[in-house]
Amino acid sequence: MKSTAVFKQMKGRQEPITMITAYDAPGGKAAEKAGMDIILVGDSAGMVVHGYDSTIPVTLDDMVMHARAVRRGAPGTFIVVDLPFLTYHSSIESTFTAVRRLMQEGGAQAVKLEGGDEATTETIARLTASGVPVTGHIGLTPQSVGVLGGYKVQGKTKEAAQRLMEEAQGLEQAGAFALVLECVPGELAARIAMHLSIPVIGIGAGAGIDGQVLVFHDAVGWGDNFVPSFAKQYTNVQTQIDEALENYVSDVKARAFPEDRHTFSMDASVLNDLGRGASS
Ligand SMILES: Nc1nc(=O)c2c([nH]1)NC[C@@H]1CN(c3ccc(C(=O)N[C@@H](CCC(=O)O)C(=O)O)cc3)CN21
Ligand SMILES: CC(C)C(=O)C(=O)O
Ligand SMILES: [Mg+2]
Repeated sequence: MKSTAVFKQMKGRQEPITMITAYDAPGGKAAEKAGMDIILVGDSAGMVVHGYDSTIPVTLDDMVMHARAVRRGAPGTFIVVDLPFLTYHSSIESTFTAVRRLMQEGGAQAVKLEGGDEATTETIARLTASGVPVTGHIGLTPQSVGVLGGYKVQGKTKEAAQRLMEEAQGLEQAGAFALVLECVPGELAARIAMHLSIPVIGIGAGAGIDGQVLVFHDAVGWGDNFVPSFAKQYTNVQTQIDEALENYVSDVKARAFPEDRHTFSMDASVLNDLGRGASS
């Protein structure tokens, strides 16, 4: 399994870091098989798996369950798990409890927290000082969708861009081992990555950074959800699923399934005995 030190070395030798989300054992297994550097058990689970229209309803119990499943499927891959909405804001004690559960019960190597404000940066400093590897996440932070007013590109004005650069630096100083940058102009993301010694992993942040992350369901075209313009669909499994289920329905209606090869049988003698027994 790779380590936080390896990710920093990869940045040093300009080897791109690959990350994808996963929410269950088969997803984790597929990611590990493909040689993914890092798996993110993202709270995007709320949207692509649970059918919510934001990540706000996702609970700590949900994330623990997803993490455990992914860990079983990907025993040898570095796993980062999202701390869900409002589980790292009310007190440092409750933050530690949430992190402990994700690492001890979920099997996470690291956690990810959204935000680069002073309070979140201080929380990250406390966690890293206690031995918790932390990934930061700034730019579009979906848990703040209500305040941001929608899922929009961030850092387009001079003030917003400067704030993101300062937040990124603050997170590095707080001890974060990596930073996710979501939905920011490519030029700004590249500049942030250049000024940091920790790897910057982007989603909708262009190619000029240290790594990329995609949501599993976007990458494989699973589900009828909206797919952000920055995502690349490498295949479309939904059309295959739709076709398969339509064929199943029509097979059963036409009595074309199950066939003999899908059906168990028993010895004729047993059947004969059974017949006599039942009739006598
Ligand atoms: N399926 C999925 N993919 C994701 O990448 C993703 C999630 N869900 N859920 C959690 C967050 C939310 N994300 C989102 C969701 C929507 C947009 C979006 O509507 N983007 C517009 C650009 C808006 C603008 O122009 O300002 C787009 O066209 O991509 C972006 C990121 C990224 N994350
Ligand atoms: C989009 C990524 C970075 C994420 O936080 C998630 O999948 O929840
Ligand atoms: Mg997330």
